[in-house]
Amino acid sequence: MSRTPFIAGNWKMNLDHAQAVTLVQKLAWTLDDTNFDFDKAEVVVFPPFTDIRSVQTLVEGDKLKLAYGGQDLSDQDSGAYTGDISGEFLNKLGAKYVLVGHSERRTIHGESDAVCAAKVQAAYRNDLVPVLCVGEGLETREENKHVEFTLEQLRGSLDGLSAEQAETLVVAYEPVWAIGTGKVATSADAQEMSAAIRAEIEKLYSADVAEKVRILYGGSVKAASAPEIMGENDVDGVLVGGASLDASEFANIARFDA
Ligand SMILES: O=C(CO)COP(=O)(O)O
Repeated sequence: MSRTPFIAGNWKMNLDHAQAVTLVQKLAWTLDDTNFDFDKAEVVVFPPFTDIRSVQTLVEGDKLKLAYGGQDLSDQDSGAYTGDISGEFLNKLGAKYVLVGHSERRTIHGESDAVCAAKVQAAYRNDLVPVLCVGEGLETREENKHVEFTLEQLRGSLDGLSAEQAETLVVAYEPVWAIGTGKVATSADAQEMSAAIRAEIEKLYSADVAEKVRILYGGSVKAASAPEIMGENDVDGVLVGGASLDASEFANIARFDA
């Protein structure tokens, strides 16, 4: 596979800055102990904003090969936006990636596709690679409208994105019904949607762009389920919630092909 696998841990609103340091240290040791080859897969953590400076200090101080990113960003770069965090700030802290449109942002904070599209642009303006999250709820899946729904979200959230920007994009398919529920979509479900997303990107841009975009699956991924999911042709990585809070479980997910 020409696309480098992307193993991401979304900590959500868990772990303070001191706990973050402990987890990142343990993760780095665990991967080192098993001679993990960082050229074979990118390992990325998404801590809460208040942890990022501590994670940066550790990663830079110990020259760890882990990358990190923000869980969200403002669509604005600075100004009177109380409580928001600018992509500029994340970039300054050495963040490489940023999640955009996670289902918890879309539902709890009512983020629309248009808001997500503006955030994707804010990410690129600040040299951050967006990890755009899309995915349907249970009702949509039961009505068998999941592909149509997710592709519409994708198109809406990519509005205004150039082909050049799209080349580095990461998309995460996270069916809402599989998040934190223990219900994992089957690897065939993950492949079906990833292939549909890739075909849509080809339609919007080109086969060349579609070949480069990395597509992740997220929703109750564990070390036991990761290898099968990662074995699917169009799945290039996983976005892990709960299991990423346990260093050895997350390290084992990263070692999916060991
Ligand atoms: O939302 C997720 C990652 O962004 C998935 O969370 P869980 O792995 O806890 O289901």
